[in-house]
Amino acid sequence: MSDQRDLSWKPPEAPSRIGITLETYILEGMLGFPAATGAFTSLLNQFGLVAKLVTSKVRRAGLANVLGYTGQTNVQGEVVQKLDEVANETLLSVLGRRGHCAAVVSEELGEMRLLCTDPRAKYIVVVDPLDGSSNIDVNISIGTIFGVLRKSDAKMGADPSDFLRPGRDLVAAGYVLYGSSTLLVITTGLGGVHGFTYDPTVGEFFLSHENIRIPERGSTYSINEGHSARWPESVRRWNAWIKEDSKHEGRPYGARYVGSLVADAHRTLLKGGIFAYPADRGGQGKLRLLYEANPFAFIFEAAGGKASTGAERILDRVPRSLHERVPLVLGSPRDVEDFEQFVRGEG
Ligand SMILES: O=P(O)(O)OC[C@H]1O[C@](O)(COP(=O)(O)O)[C@@H](O)[C@@H]1O
Ligand SMILES: [Mg+2]
Ligand SMILES: [Mg+2]
Repeated sequence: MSDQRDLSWKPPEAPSRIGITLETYILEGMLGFPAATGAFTSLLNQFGLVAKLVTSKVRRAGLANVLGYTGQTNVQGEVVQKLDEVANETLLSVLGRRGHCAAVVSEELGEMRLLCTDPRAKYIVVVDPLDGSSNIDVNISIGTIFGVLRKSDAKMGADPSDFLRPGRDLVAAGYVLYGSSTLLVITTGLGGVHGFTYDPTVGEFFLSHENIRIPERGSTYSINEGHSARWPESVRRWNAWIKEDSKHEGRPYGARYVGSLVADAHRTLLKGGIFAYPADRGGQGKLRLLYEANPFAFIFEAAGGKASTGAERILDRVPRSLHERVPLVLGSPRDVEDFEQFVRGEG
């Protein structure tokens, strides 16, 4: 008797969870974190609330008197936009309410801000409340970037040394993109990277991008070429190489640059390719290690990508100060490796 088994049989695919709300996804542990207490799930859900509150301002920016400058200058020497301040205040008030977050380091605050001295507040947060500030007044995509660390020990409150730890110690990271729609992308590093789209008619974030994986290689590069005269020779040689006409090697790559890290990184995460903000010769770079580079490095690695200074893994870098700047290269593993090869002088 011939073997009639149906060899084409495949086990049913895990049902798609597209359409599940962010809250449910987090509460039911689908983000993949072992033995979560209510504190962690509640803290992650607070970022959803912050995103809803900030997006309501962003969507009406021209009407809600949140365009333009406050006249203040922040610790980075940058003029503070009204929306930077609104987003920062919104974050501090939401995170300060539930007692799960002991302290915050924010781009808009010179020092660490203590939120809760209760030793049961186990987590601390790093945040760029409003990213892409130069694009606010011209209605181009902007964002919010966040990362969560566990306090090193169950003490009262927190101190700056709790924040000066390598990015690999993060327990969650994410960003909100205020673009044509509002999207919140989040990961704990364990259960994949997932995107949730905000439906303002319902007031909920719904799963729209499940288990984001970055392609091995892309076809676009993203860098502010206006700075090329200040770049190290190796970066200039990489930039020339990526634009060479070599069809069989998939070059030249297309150039894409929004000037908002969240927008440029998001596109690179979904489509592949490379984003780079290198240091000027002898410089440190522009982007901040704690609340810009580390959260994105954590997200990109969880999605199969790479994040480097050009020479070392971002997540292994031990910060020396709260607002330390770092060269940042994010992208598809093959594309970041090409960049690193040039930095090593092998390109
Ligand atoms: O104008 P440049 O030099 O290209 O810098 C753009 C970069 O600066 C930033 O706007 C800095 O972030 P903030 O807006 O949060 O200060 C990034 O979003 C962006 O990638
Ligand atoms: Mg920023
Ligand atoms: Mg900012």
